[in-house]
Parts: sequence; structure tokens; C-alpha cells
Amino acid sequence: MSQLPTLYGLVATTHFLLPKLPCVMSPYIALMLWELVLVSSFVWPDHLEVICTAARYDVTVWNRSTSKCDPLISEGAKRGESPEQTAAACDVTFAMLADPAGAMEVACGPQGAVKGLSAGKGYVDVSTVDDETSKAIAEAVRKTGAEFLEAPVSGSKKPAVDGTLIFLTAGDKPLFERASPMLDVMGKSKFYLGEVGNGAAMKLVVNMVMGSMMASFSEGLLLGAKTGLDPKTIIEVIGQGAISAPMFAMKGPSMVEGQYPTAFPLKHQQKDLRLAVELADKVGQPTPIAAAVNDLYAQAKSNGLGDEDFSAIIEALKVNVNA
Ligand SMILES: NC(=O)C1=CN([C@@H]2O[C@H](COP(=O)(O)OP(=O)(O)OC[C@H]3O[C@@H](n4cnc5c(N)ncnc54)[C@H](OP(=O)(O)O)[C@@H]3O)[C@@H](O)[C@H]2O)C=CC1
Ligand SMILES: O=CCCC(=O)O
Repeated sequence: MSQLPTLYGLVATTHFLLPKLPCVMSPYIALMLWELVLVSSFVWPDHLEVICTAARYDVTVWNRSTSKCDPLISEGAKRGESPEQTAAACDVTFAMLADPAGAMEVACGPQGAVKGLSAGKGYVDVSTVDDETSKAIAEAVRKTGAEFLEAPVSGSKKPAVDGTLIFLTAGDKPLFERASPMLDVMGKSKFYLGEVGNGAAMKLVVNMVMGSMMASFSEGLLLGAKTGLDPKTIIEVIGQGAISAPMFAMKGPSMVEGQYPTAFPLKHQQKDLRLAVELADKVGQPTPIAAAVNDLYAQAKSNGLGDEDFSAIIEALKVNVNA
């Protein structure tokens, strides 16, 4: 068993990486079940299979707000004292941070993971950041002799719980291969996109489209409602046509009720739109729709909606311009 790789969930978060137990079995929890016997009768059969066949890793976790690690510790994970100590203790370190500043701080800060890395180790950054940040972290990691993989994910809380995330990876191919069994526990698919920066760019393109779709969907629901249409019927009609999307079907009903249970926080959607617009500017690609949508999300964030789900963008459009 000592030959098994260790895995480090560097940052565990309430929104994303810490689904509530014992109702569901998170793939992140699954990863820590190295040689532990599953006792929860709430575990879905599919997860049981995944855990038995793939998820036998020894996990050490660290999070800035340490209490967020407690549920994982109580399931058998070890507590890391700092990013540095945790990376030093593990073969492969996964990082999941809010934004570029957080990703840099945890990788390269005074007690950053880079200080605990050395040849033979790997650092996988799963955060959604811009390509420049990813490249800076890659350079710092590689200077230690360790390997780097960027691996932002498409998919939110439920796919994380179900182990059906989509990994958009780029960087050191040997680390991609070494980390693949771990990615397969957490995800349903993975793309290897070549040079560092390509994974970040792919993620920003996807989230730029997603943010615009959600804003447009919100406008449609509100316009329809103002003309007297039933929003539930609008969702049904959209769901049967060429523009049907799982996102509309999943979020639409709760949006109609004015409920926005957070899976993907609005503040992070705005961060991704901002980064996408900056990337577009850098490469000289006009993105006027994304720029306008970014302004709308920024306004929603400054109006206190940042911690709501990004579908709360509909609230920013609930104004009566004829009043
Ligand atoms: N939620 C989702 O559905 C998805 C999110 N993502 C991306 O994943 C990342 C995480 O998202 P999510 O979990 O929702 O975000 P949260 O805001 O819930 O969590 C952010 C995490 O980053 C930590 N953090 C922030 N700044 C620092 C810092 N300077 N030093 C140390 N730790 C820091 C926070 O620590 P603390 O707990 O102490 O505040 C927390 O653990 C983001 O990049 C997001 O865009 C990607 C796909 C889907
Ligand atoms: O970055 C967040 C993505 C959310 C999703 O793909 O549903």
C-alpha cells in the first residue's frame, strides 16, 4: 500500500468541494477512502463501485479557514498544517482556489506549496484562473523539479458530487498520465490540451458562453412574464427546441421561484467573464456581448448578489424601466 500515490485536496470549499454528508458521497470524500471500509448506507451504488475500484488514496487536506476541513478529517483525511507542509507530505497536490490571487498565494506565498515541492512530485491546479497566473505558477513549480498540470473543471456542485466533472488539462504530460486515475474518480472526462494556458483559455471560453446564456435566458423569462406568458411554459418551450440546455432545465424552475441555491457563486461567474474579456482583449478578439454581460454581473455583485448562485443574475434585471 505504500506504493499508492497520496493525494492532497489543497482547498476544500463549502460550495464546491464539501457537499453535505451523509446524503451524498462526494468524489473528494471517495478519494480519501484508502483502505477504509464504507459504512454509510446512504452511498449510492455507483459511488460504491467507483470507490471500491478507483478511490484508494491517502488524503491530506488544508484550507485557509481550517474548520472547513473538519468533515473530511472526520472521514479519515489527515490535516495539513500549511500548503508547504501538505505538498511536502504528498506525491500529488491538487489546488482549488477562488481566483488568481488566491491561487498565487497558496502556490507561491510565504508558506506556499512550491516550498514543499521537489523532483518526483506533481502540482495540479484546478482553480479557474487566467493563463498568465497559470503560467507563473507552472514556472515556480517546475523550478523545484516538480511537474505542473492546470486542470480547471467544467461542471458544478452536482457533477462534483457525482464524479462527473470535465477536466480541461494542460501542462506536463507525464503528470497528466500519473494523475489520470485520480481525475477519473472525480470526473467523467478529461481533455489534454497541450501547453499551459490552453486549459485556462478553454475554461474561460466555456464560462464566457455560460454567463451570457444565463443572462439571455433571464431576459427571456422576464420579458415573457411582462407580456403575460407563464415562465414555466417558456422553460418548457425552450426545453423542446434547438436552444434547449441542461442549465436552463436545471436552474429555470428555481429562478421562477426567486430561489438561487448556490452551486456556482455569481462572484466567480463575474470573475470568469472579466478574465475572458481580458483574454479577448489580449488576443484582439471582439467580445462585445461578453463585455456587456460582465458589466451586468459586476453590477449584480456590487448589489450584494455575489454569494448567490449565478442564476441570481435575473434579479439584476428585475427593474421597471417605464416606472
Ligand atoms: N462552484 C462551482 O460550481 C465551480 C467553481 N469553479 C472554480 O473553482 C474555484 C473554487 O470555487 P468555489 O469552491 O465555488 O469557491 P469558494 O469561494 O466557495 O471557495 C474559494 C476557496 O478559495 C480559498 N481562498 C481564497 N483566497 C485565498 C487565499 N488568498 N489564500 C488561501 N485560500 C484562499 C477560500 O478559503 P476560505 O475557505 O478560507 O475562504 C476557499 O477555500 C474557483 O476558481 C471557481 O471559479 C469551477 C467550476 C465550478
Ligand atoms: O465554473 C463553473 C462551471 C459551472 C458549470 O459548469 O456548471
